This record gives sequence, structure tokens and C-alpha cells, in this order.
Amino acid sequence: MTTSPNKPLLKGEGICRRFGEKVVLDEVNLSVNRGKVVSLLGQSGSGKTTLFNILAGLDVPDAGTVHLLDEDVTGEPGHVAYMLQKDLLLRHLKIIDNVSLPLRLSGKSKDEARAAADGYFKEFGLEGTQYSYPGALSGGMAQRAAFLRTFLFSKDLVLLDEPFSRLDAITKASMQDWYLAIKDKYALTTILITHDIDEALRMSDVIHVLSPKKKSIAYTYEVPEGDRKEFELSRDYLDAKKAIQEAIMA
Ligand SMILES: Nc1ncnc2c1ncn2[C@@H]1O[C@H](COP(=O)(O)OP(=O)(O)OP(=O)(O)O)[C@@H](O)[C@H]1O
Repeated sequence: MTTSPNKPLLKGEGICRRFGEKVVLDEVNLSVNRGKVVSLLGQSGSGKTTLFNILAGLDVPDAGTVHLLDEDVTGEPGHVAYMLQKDLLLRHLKIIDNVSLPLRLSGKSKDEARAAADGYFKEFGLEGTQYSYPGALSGGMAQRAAFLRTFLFSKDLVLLDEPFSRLDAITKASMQDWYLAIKDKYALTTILITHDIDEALRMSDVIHVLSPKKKSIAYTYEVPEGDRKEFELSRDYLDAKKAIQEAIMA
């Protein structure tokens, strides 16, 4: 998919969603440019997953549209790769068969699918685990295997719902760095749901805070371009963290 860098790859406009009497999203607008990471933060129940499902085409909004470039994909699944925190590997399948599932679903034979997936094991830090079962993998490895499966759906738009929340702090930090490198290499565009402000600041280009009161985006922060490590040590980082925290609690 080729695009000009300034044109949003994904655009949600005027998105509204209610469950019974309860309005969860009211006129939400959000766009994601190619190669960027946009994070959604917000209190529990602020509608992050609801918005995520609508953007992924897994749910249909009551009003509003989702466009992938110029194509209206509202309510149509299959345009994005998504990975959920609880996106477990299937216990009874070897790792290679778990990760090559998308290729099987697209019609490849077992051997073809295995051969195509195998080439990525090294880069995803999974070399040697091909014929193991998921139970033998560490948390970080299992998550990378789940990532590889997401990646093999061959979509350049990736939606991640708290992908690192179950990992310990050190594994989490290395997974964040690893993901940033992979997404640069393969020009992935990412929407990330997280509860972790530091994670959002580390990984994102743009951070949106959803408010359950406003039922929409109440605050947006654009992470300055430039050296991330330098930013993490700056006064601006602390100010941004405070502003985001306040927006979440408002
Ligand atoms: N299928 C549904 N039927 C009824 N209510 C729903 C449904 N899905 C979500 N809701 C309600 O919509 C609101 C927003 O839920 P959502 O899961 O989008 O929030 P969230 O920000 O992702 O929360 P969390 O951080 O806890 O995952 C909640 O009040 C939830 O109970």
C-alpha cells in the first residue's frame, strides 16, 4: 500500500456508539498517519476497546465512518491486524503452526505456511522454538510469537491492545524497543491501547486521552520528534506525564 506520508492511513470520523441507553463514544474523530504510533489512554470504561473494535471493523458504530485511505471500511473486518493482551497462542499447536495460522487461513498448505513463517523466527527472537509448544516459552517469547502471528496477517496497520501489560518491567522495556525497531523496519502503522503513561510516551508519536465524561477525546499530546532517550530525561517529559495523568483523572 503506497501513500503520501501526510495522508492519514486510517481515519475515524464522527464515531458514535451506545450500548442500550449508555453512550460510550460521542463524535470521536481520530486519524493515524503512516508509520506512526498513536496511543489511546483513558480510565477503565472510557471506551478504548469500543473504539478499537470499531477501527478494526469488529463492531459497527451507530454513526460515523472509518476510512482506510479513501476506502470506507466501516464495520468491515480484515483490513487491520490486531493483537490483544489475551491473544493467547493455541496450546495444542507447535509455535510454527501457531504463527503460520494466518498463512494457512489465506490458503497456503501446511508446509508452505511453515516455510514462509520460518524465515522470521530469528528476527523475532524465536530461533529454535519452531517445534516447541507454547507452554515452553517465556512471557516475552510468547508475546513475540503472538506478534509474529499478527505480523503475518500482512497488514501494515496494527492495532495493539495492552500487548505488554503482562510482562515484567525489564522484558516490557526490551519488547517496547524491539517493537519500535520492527515497526520502523516494516513501516507499520500502529494504534496502541495502554494504561501505562510511560509506555505511551516511549512508544507514541501522538497520545489521545479518552474521557468517560466527554465520551470522546479530551486531550491530545504530540510527542516531540527527536531523540527519545533525551526526551525521557527532560523536564518536558515530566510535564507531559503530569498533563496526561490529569487528563485521565479529569
Ligand atoms: N457489548 C457491550 N454491551 C454493553 N456494554 C458494553 C459493551 N461493550 C462495552 N460496554 C460498556 O462500554 C463502556 C466502555 O467499555 P470499553 O471496554 O470500551 O472501555 P475501556 O476503556 O476499553 O475499558 P478498560 O480499560 O477497562 O478495558 C463500559 O461501560 C462497558 O461496560
